[in-house]
Amino acid sequence: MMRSCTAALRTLRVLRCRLEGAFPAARHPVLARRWFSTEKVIPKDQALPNPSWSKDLRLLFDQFMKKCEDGSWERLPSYKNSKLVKEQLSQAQLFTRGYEDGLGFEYVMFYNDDEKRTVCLFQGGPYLQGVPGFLHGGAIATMIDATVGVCAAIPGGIVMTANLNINFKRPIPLCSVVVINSQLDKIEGRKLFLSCDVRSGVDEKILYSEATSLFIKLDPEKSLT
Ligand SMILES: CCCCCCCCCCCCCCCC(=O)SCCNC(=O)CCNC(=O)[C@H](O)C(C)(C)COP(=O)(O)OP(=O)(O)OC[C@H]1O[C@@H](n2cnc3c(N)ncnc32)[C@H](O)[C@@H]1OP(=O)(O)O
Repeated sequence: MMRSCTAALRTLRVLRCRLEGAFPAARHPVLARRWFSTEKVIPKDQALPNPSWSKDLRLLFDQFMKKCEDGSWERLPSYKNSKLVKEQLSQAQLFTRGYEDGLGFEYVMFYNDDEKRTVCLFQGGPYLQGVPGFLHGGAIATMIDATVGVCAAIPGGIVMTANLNINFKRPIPLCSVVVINSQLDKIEGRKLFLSCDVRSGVDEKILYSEATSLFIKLDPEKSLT
């Protein structure tokens, strides 16, 4: 009896280690509950105003919503991105959407199909600080990549960033609002070339950053690993 209990405990311990190795989230009590729960997750559209949005972000949002009325622009809901996420990773999400309201990346994107342009209205919160008082360059790069990524993915399908060049011209104050304006410049086979600039919100007077990027449409014949 004693021996079979010890063996059962050992088996349980081995199984737990294997589970934690395969799914690191299993080590985290909250994540483990979510990953292994059978509850259906209802996606929330995070590309809509919430109380953390500043007056400027709301103003720009309203202006773009007006532009959507004639159908030239379209607001992109945040949960549509989950189209690209495989079923077994249904708890995975774009990391920019993992923060509580106002602390990290607050943004909404709009797409213009005729002009092949994506505009992102972005307010970077206090958890994205680099040099005190200013946004971290990695956070800016992330939002540039996400904006040009959407601009490439809508016409191109499943694409990945192969190259991203950014010139940081002025530091972006934390919690301010910027407009990231990106466009598809050309397509050559599987290669999509895009450019983008980041300007101060509302007046667009300050040019904060400029970027160019190359996205590659994935070849279904090739493995990613
Ligand atoms: C309705 C709304 C729906 C919206 C829904 C949208 C949701 C969507 C949201 C996405 C928003 C987040 C956007 C994040 C995007 C990432 O964060 S992606 C992550 C970072 N990137 C990576 O990890 C990529 C790593 N690299 C790779 O896996 C591979 O190098 C690549 C990029 C897949 C290319 O590999 P490959 O398919 O084998 O291509 P390969 O044959 O080597 O090259 C093809 C051509 O490209 C050229 N090339 C390749 N790499 C380079 C390079 N770095 N420089 C110059 N040329 C290059 C080659 O020379 C070749 O040229 P040609 O000879 O044809 O003229």
